[in-house]
Amino acid sequence: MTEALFAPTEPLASAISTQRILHVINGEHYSGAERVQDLLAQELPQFGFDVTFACVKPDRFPEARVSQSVQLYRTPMRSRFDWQCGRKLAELIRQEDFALVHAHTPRSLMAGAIAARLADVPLVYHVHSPTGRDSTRWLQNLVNERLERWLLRRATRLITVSPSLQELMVAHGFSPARVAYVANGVPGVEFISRVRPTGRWTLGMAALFRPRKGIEVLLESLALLRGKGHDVHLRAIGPFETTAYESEVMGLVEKLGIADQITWTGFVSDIHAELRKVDLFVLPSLFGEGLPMVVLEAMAAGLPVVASAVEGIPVAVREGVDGLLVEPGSAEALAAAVGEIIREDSYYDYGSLSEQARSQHGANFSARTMARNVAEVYRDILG
Ligand SMILES: CC(=O)N[C@H]1[C@@H](OP(=O)(O)OP(=O)(O)OC[C@H]2O[C@@H](n3ccc(=O)[nH]c3=O)[C@H](O)[C@@H]2O)O[C@H](CO)[C@@H](O)[C@@H]1O
Ligand SMILES: O=P([O-])([O-])O[C@@H]1[C@@H](O)[C@H](O)[C@@H](O)[C@H](O)[C@@H]1O
Repeated sequence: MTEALFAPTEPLASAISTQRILHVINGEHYSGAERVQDLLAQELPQFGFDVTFACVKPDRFPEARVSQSVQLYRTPMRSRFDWQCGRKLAELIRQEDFALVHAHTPRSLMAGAIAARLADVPLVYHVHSPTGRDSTRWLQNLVNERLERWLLRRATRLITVSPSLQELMVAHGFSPARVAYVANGVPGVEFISRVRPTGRWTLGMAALFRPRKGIEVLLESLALLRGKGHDVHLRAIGPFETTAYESEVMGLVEKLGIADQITWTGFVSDIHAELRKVDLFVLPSLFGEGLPMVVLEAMAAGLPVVASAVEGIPVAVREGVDGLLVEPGSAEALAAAVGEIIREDSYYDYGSLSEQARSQHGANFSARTMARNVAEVYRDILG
């Protein structure tokens, strides 16, 4: 990017009567961690905290975010070891009187931890996924995990998005008192009455498509379902992480002969408009999840969910109540679970699965509750 370091994209808020928090974020995508950041920026002010963003990999997030009125600094790092960025952020913290730094993902932690140390303010770190198995790039995982552990020695508090990640961080040696679990949350959506389809079923998967999301497994299960006589179509919602991976996936689609069964939407800015076209949400993740925002968004929209039982997913999706859980990596198991719900003589009542999904979201996974719990962590630190 050619923007000058620390050039604000929006004017400063006119009156600041609350405590100011600097969120140091990556920003190359608009995916799960970014959705959390975007929602916190919108919801935290009602709990007494104003958010400003420092974006160390500015790309899609600055334009795609909903929180456009929130101040955002483009502060690109030249590499993940660019400690100069942290030094400049420390200057910003002193000038603008930020009370606390909240970093997300290892690269932004590098800048955020240095900045917090130099400016002598507390550091909070949001753990969105298990860094050691966050991607299929083993070297990046290893470097990021080591970097994260080293930088976190001085973090005041860690926030994990699932109980499994809380256990992981405690197993890594962080004292339980320093590790808070705050479930992810998403806003509620206008009620749509969901009716069990009589003919074709539209399955939906939404993601930043990358290998660990396991779309290959879903493609194979689509072929299996068609082989069993089911009329199923897939809406694949979202962008691919790389064009090389996209070609690989398209090769598999060709090989399976299922191109006519799939609509690829690319990146959409209105996820709910897409979810309205879907009857059953599917997430075949292989590993490395936290608590996927897409699962919560689907539940808020009253969609039953079939997903792999990895990391935080079983905390949201209750087997047989609002969806079904499957072992990761098995096309046969995924096809069988989808078949259980869509077959004409299904044991499951579609309307009840839909209602339960919506009430599970409302009771436990709202964006407001997520923000309130993050605000509690700040208050605990700042008094
Ligand atoms: C590598 C990494 O850090 N992964 C974590 C990341 O989620 P990850 O990036 O894996 O994806 P999620 O499923 O949580 O969220 C994707 C988000 O992108 C949005 N979307 C998707 C497609 C599209 O076209 N348009 C669009 O807006 C969805 O609406 C959703 O809000 O943060 C999540 C929330 O803490 C964690 O559970 C994941 O483990
Ligand atoms: O550049 P970087 O911060 O090491 O790497 C990033 C990961 O930390 C992050 O979890 C993931 O969402 C990004 O796609 C990217 O891979």
